[in-house]
Order: sequence, then C-alpha cells, then structure tokens
Amino acid sequence: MSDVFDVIVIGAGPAGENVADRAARGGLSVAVVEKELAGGECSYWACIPSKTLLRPVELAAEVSRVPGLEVAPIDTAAVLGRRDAMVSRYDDGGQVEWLDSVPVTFIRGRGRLAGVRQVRVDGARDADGPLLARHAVVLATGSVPVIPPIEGLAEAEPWTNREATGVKDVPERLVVIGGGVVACEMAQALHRLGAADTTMIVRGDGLLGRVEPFAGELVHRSLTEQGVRILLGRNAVKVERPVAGGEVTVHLDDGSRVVADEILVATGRRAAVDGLGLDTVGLSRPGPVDDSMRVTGVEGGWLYAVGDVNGRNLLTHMGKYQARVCGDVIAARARGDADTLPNMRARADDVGAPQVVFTEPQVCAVGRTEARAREEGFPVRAVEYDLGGVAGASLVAEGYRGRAKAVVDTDRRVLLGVTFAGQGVAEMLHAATIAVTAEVTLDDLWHAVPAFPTISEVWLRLLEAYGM
Ligand SMILES: Cc1cc2nc3c(=O)[nH]c(=O)nc-3n(C[C@H](O)[C@H](O)[C@H](O)COP(=O)(O)OP(=O)(O)OC[C@H]3O[C@@H](n4cnc5c(N)ncnc54)[C@H](O)[C@@H]3O)c2cc1C
Ligand SMILES: NC(=O)c1ccc[n+]([C@@H]2O[C@H](COP(=O)([O-])OP(=O)(O)OC[C@H]3O[C@@H](n4cnc5c(N)ncnc54)[C@H](O)[C@@H]3O)[C@@H](O)[C@H]2O)c1
Repeated sequence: MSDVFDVIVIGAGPAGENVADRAARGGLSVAVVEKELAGGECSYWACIPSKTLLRPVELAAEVSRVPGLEVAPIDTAAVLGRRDAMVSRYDDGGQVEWLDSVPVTFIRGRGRLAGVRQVRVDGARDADGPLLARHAVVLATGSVPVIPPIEGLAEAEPWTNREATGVKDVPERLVVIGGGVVACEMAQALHRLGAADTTMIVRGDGLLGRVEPFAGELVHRSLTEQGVRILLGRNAVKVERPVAGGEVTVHLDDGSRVVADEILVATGRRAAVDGLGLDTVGLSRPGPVDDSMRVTGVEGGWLYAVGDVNGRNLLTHMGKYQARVCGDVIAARARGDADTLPNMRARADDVGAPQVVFTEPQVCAVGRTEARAREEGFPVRAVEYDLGGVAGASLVAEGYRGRAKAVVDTDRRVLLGVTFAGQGVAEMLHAATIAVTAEVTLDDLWHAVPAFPTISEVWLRLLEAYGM
C-alpha cells in the first residue's frame, strides 16, 4: 500500500466519510484513518440509536390521541432488538465496504498529526513510517462528552450517550444531569422504556436553553405529565457510589439528594483532540476554520477540520455539509481550479442551523431565535400562533398541543428564524429552512399556499398574524 495520498482524513464519522467521498469524486487519492467504527458516533451511539428508541414513544403518544385506537404497552425487548439492528450490531462492515467502493483507502487505527502533512497511525501501522499527504489533512475526529468536575462523579462511572443509547437493561431509577438535547431525548426514551423513576437535574431555569423558551416549556410539560421529575435551578455537588454498579446518590446544592440505579451525564461535548498531535503543527485547538473549512493560521494552508471537532454546529447534517464544501475545495485547489464557486463556501453555519429535537412533542428550529436576532441588532418583530388552532392539527390529534413562531426582519421583510413545537412538526422544518436560507420575502411566501387541511397551514396563520 502506498504511504502517500493526496488527502488523509482522520476520523470516519459522517463528516470524515463525506469529505473523503467528495475529494475522491474530485479525482484525488484519499486515505481515511478510523480508530473505532466507520460511521462514527452518529451511527452507533448517537443519532441512529437514540431516534430508534424514541420512535415507539412518539408513536404511542400519537395513537393515544386518536379515539378508537388503543396503545399496547411498549415491548422494551423488541425496541432494543430494533435498536441493535439499526446500529448493525456495532459492526461497520457495510460502511467499510462503501468506503472501499468510493474508492477510499480505509486504515483502522488511531491517527495523529506528526508534522506538516504527516499522519502517524498507532496500532497496526505503528511500526511503519508516517502517511504523507500531498495536498491536505482533514481532521474529522468528532467530539466526546464533557464530564463536569463534580466530586465523586467520574468515580461513579456515569453513563454517557454511549451507555444510554446502547442500554441493555433499563434501570428502574435513573438520574440525568443536564437539560439539553441529549438529556431531554434520553430521559424521555428511557423513562418510557422502563425507567419509571426518572429525575432530571437541570442547572438552568428551563429545558433546551438554545431554542425559543416556549418550546422548552412544552417539552417540560410533556415530560412532567409522563412522570419524569424535573428539578430546575439545581446543581449536583457530590456523587456517591460506594459499590461499583450499585446504587448511586446525588447530593444537590439545596441539601436534598436523589438516589438511583444509574446516572446519565448529558452536559455537552468537546472537540475530540486528545493525542491528536496538534502541538506538532503549532496548534492547541483545531480552529478556527474559515468558510472553506481550512484551519486558519497554518502555514501552507494544508490543514482542514470538519464536523463536531471544529465546534461550529454539533449536528450530523451540518458536519456533512461542511464536508461536502471541504472535499470540493480541496479537489479544486489540488487541480489549480477556481475555489470560490458558491458551493465551495459554507454559509449556512452562521445563519442558525436547522435542528430537530425528537422529543414528544418534537421541537424544530432554524435560523435565529428572537433573543439572538435582537442581540445581533436586527430590526425584529416576532409572531406566534397556537398550532392547535390549525385545522390540520385538530385532525391529527385530539387536543393537539403545539406552537409556532416566526422572527421577521422588519426592514427586509424576510424570516430570520422559525420554530415549531408539536406532534409531527419535524417534516415541516425544511420549508422553514428554505425560507430562512434563501431569504424568501413575506410577500413571496404569501403565494406559497399551504394545502388544506395540513399543519402547514400555520404558515398562512403566521403571515396573517404579521398583518398580511
Ligand atoms: C445522543 C446523541 C444524539 C444525537 N442525535 C443527533 C440527531 O438526531 N441529529 C443530528 O444531526 N445530530 C445528532 N447528534 C450529534 C451527532 O452525533 C454529531 O454531530 C455527529 O456524530 C458528528 O459527526 P462527526 O463525523 O463530526 O463526528 P463523529 O460522529 O464523532 O465521528 C468521529 C470519528 O472519528 C474517530 N476518531 C476520533 N479520533 C480519532 C483518531 N485520533 N484517529 C482515528 N479516528 C478517530 C471516532 O472514532 C469517530 O468514528 C447526536 C449526538 C448525541 C450524543
Ligand atoms: N436531535 C438532535 O439534533 C441532537 C440530539 C442530541 C444531541 N445533539 C447534539 O449534541 C450536542 C451535545 O448535546 P448535549 O445535550 O450534551 O449538550 P447541550 O449543550 O445541548 O446541553 C448541555 C446541558 O448541560 C447543562 N450543563 C452544562 N454543564 C453543566 C454542568 N457543569 N452542570 C450541570 N449542567 C450542565 C447545560 O446547561 C445544558 O442544559 C448538542 O450540541 C446537540 O446539537 C443533537
């Protein structure tokens, strides 16, 4: 095998795989180095298993809101069996086969920078010399969970997303630290799959702090009604687990405590750069990157970073988008072609990435929240509408509960952000993404007539609320 490639990608998660694919399509030879499983966190321990565990929860809630249908109890063993199938039983054979077909050279082992355009691979290739990249090295190593420095927490061997999404025996009593996306999604899934006694410890005054407050409130209400205990404005100060795998006690800053069988930490993620050799090229972190995903300040401009590791937006679709830009740019630069075509710069990251939180109710948003738009100095007017008041929603469910909000730039009459919360709203997000990204004016949106009776009629109601 040649030790010289046009491009070397470290990390074969969704971002790494896509940058490799695009660079190879551009005619370059590419090697991808992966220390665990091709497909990355998303395929085995994040998006895919978490959504598989949440789908029956969502479906059961939907069925329970239509008179004439009955919800059978959720069969947890069957759900976990489907999860195992969806993660290919933690076997990446299919992904490796696809990489081979691109074609890309797949190298299993831990990669690290070893100087300019050089990558060493620990493991199988350790004894060999470094791999050399003619044009570019791309960091696509993803992120790892943050374990906060709470006394006794690390020693208590808390669950992270890996144990939670890979659960084999659902604990009866679960305590979750955090109130963000992972905390809400996994608390809901595990509670409905058997963790009858689930408590969330949230340091802020609401859930899902990055979205419009009404969305977090709707999720809070739903979780509480299902029986999840949510402690807002509390901090864990000490954790005790005297016997490994035994009962765990979490002490809170108000003197109270929570006892559980397992503890899940969902307090954010940080770039996966430990042992990555950034120091060998004079860096302490893998960024910032410019809009072509090139790490700034590296002489020769040969280093790029895509996906979670660059910290822009920790979402699979955004990492893949950055990867497409990056792979095309590297190929164009290698050929000496113009690298400034519109598809060769990532501009969607700053606008406010689209995101769906797959709780029940779902929450989805794109663009800026009202608060962020005001902070950034836009002339803003926000309008809201009760989704339950739309004919399509009342057909979907008895007592449909949900809300929509649009944030408008009053000077240019374009949307800066849109948020929906409610049953089945995820598939409405892309219309909002197009409107926000393409800056479709309200006057043009008026002619995009939503079909009756769909929940999308809320678009019309929002425009009417604006005064049209
Ligand atoms: C519970 C959970 C649910 C999520 N759900 C969603 C969702 O529904 N939708 C969504 O868009 N996002 C979701 N995310 C976020 C999503 O998982 C990440 O944004 C996505 O996985 C990032 O892709 P990536 O390729 O940058 O990194 P990763 O998927 O983390 O892949 C990085 C790869 O690099 C490898 N690697 C790391 N270091 C080295 C090294 N030194 N040498 C070789 N290989 C290395 C790793 O083994 C890994 O395979 C979720 C995250 C979590 C935790
Ligand atoms: N459906 C999806 O798209 C999806 C699902 C899961 C995760 N993700 C992505 O994964 C990333 C990580 O998710 P996450 O939920 O871990 O992070 P997050 O940033 O969404 O939430 C972290 C939560 O932990 C809290 N927190 C942080 N430090 C704390 C501390 N020391 N003590 C107590 N609480 C603390 C924060 O206040 C917040 O509530 C997110 O950026 C998200 O984009 C996406």
